[in-house]
Amino acid sequence: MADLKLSETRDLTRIERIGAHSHIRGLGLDSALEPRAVSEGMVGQTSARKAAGIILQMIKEGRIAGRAVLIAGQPGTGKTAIAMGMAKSLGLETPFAMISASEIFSLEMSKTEALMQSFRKAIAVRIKEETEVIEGEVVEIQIDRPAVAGAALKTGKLTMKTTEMEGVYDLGAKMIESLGKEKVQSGDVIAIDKPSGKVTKLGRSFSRSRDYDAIGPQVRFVQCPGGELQKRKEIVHCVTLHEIDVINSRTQGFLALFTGDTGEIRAEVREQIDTKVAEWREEGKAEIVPGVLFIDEVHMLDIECFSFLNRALENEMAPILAVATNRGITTIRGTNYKSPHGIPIDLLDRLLIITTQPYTKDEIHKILDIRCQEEDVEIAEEAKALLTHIGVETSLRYAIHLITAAALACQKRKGKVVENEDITRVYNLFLDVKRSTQYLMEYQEQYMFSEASIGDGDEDGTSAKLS
Ligand SMILES: Nc1ncnc2c1ncn2[C@@H]1O[C@H](COP(=O)(O)OP(=O)(O)OP(=O)(O)O)[C@@H](O)[C@H]1O
Repeated sequence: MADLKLSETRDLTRIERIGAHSHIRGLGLDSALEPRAVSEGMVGQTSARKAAGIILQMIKEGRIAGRAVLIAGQPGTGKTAIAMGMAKSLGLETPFAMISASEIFSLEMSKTEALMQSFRKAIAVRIKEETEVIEGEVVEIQIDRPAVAGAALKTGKLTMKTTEMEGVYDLGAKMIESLGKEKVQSGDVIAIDKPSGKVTKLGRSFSRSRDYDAIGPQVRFVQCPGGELQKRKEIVHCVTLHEIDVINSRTQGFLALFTGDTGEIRAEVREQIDTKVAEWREEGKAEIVPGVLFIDEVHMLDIECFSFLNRALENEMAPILAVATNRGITTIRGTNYKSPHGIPIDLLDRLLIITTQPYTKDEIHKILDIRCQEEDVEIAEEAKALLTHIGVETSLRYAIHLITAAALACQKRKGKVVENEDITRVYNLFLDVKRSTQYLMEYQEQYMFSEASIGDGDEDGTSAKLS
């Protein structure tokens, strides 16, 4: 374990559950952290967004590692949306791990191991490394054609220059392939990482900006570098502690990062990694970037998990913990005790609590409007008003679900714009919670294990009228 293996692999589970919140692009705050009424896909919920913004600022300043936030509110009031907004505002360098509390219960690993892995997904290590690079403007790439096609490996020469010098390098088959892949041509400014041979195109040299009539909008012009062609450069890698754990756990290997099949990671592996990271920090080679671990439906955790969280938050390298729940006063799992949100009081006491409020009709209308745009559904004003009314009477989530279904109904009748008739059609096809409960109350004796006393009911439950 003298040299820990590192990889730049990004965690794939990050994009999980993004569908429902794909319209959220941030918290919609201005530079003074004041929430704009509608911005970055976010509507209303201003005080909760403002509070989340302050937490975010603290995270960015690295001030509240090891603290925890609870987002509490009724179902569908945007708790997960706010967490997504926080994630989007943090940027790629700060890790954001998101799980639903029920995900930690599996036969493959213990609950606390699953929680530990989630914690370590939310802490990144920024490692600085010095490496040799060749950086300059490409003057010429000359590839020798072998006499007989395919007879020998290709070779060639690469001429590069800086503002002060010019150099010629021999090219092997691998380098020729890398240059081809990056579509490098003369006039490009490139950097070649010497140990790995990785080629990076930095842009086109300003001196060539008039060479072409048509240059695509993506072309970036850069100055021809000065100084030596070959120089030492500092490169920064950002990896999560979990990624380092998995790569260094002998039984797993880094492919497990893609399959998610990491199994349990031995405590000794983690200890060695922590010691090594501490050494790197002391030598100034690495720094810790505490991110955010978001646990949705936190009431699903049990008393052992809560006690683990209490302890884990005290660790020096702990991330910010954000949890969300829609439960009121309820039993703490694994005990017979009741507590607010099903969270033990001692943990609750450590949490900064943000509450979300139910939406007004206008806010629901605006959210539905944004969702229609996001799902690329054209909808008539009248139909949108009907959908808003349904949202107010049932729930925001149910109304959001009807958008795609209504668009399909519209397509089926070869329409272009969703009208009232499409909304009514899908409203009658799919029940919301209220109507479904009503239906159950009426026909419960025909279901298995019904807890209601069996009375005289209609034999054929399917004959119910849903409209
Ligand atoms: N303020 C908002 N602005 C824009 N979209 C929102 C807002 N609030 C909620 N939404 C959207 O409404 C839907 C439901 O919200 P969300 O899932 O965040 O609710 P929740 O409070 O987490 O609910 P639950 O308690 O049931 O988990 C999502 O698609 C979400 O993106």
